[in-house]
Amino acid sequence: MIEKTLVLLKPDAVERNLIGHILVEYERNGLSVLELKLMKASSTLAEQHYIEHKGKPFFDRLVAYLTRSPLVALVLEGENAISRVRALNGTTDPADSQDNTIRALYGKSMSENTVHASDSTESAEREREIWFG
Ligand SMILES: Nc1ncnc2c1ncn2[C@@H]1O[C@H](COP(=O)(O)OP(=O)(O)OP(=O)(O)O)[C@@H](O)[C@H]1O
Repeated sequence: MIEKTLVLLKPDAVERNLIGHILVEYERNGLSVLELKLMKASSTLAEQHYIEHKGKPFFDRLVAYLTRSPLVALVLEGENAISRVRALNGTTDPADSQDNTIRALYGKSMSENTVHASDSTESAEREREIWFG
């Protein structure tokens, strides 16, 4: 099934000049960029994005991280894009992530793990609305 998924190259990716290095991983796996923008996220936007984590001990740190400098928001499209992009990204904690996943290659820590991708069709729709309206 052809799907669309919402991806963020988080601030640590942009700060370390990793935009191209990460995009090439998606593109060479047959995923196409449908929309893309560099922007600084507001706290409102970051809180909306991570609303499921509101109230957790790491929530404020998460919002501060996502808003501290520009990030890249994009929509990727391809066959089974949602699960394939999650697999390319790797596990939440880069230390546990399989070799050659984006988080294993570039992730700094559990709190600064460089990329985000939607985890379901519902999340993809919700997140596309948040970032691209
Ligand atoms: N126990 C934790 N301690 C610190 N940060 C955490 C913890 N759990 C999650 N996070 C942070 O919150 C983000 C969202 O957590 P989630 O469980 O949705 O993981 P994910 O789906 O792999 O990540 P993302 O939503 O960013 O793609 C993670 O990317 C991580 O940076």
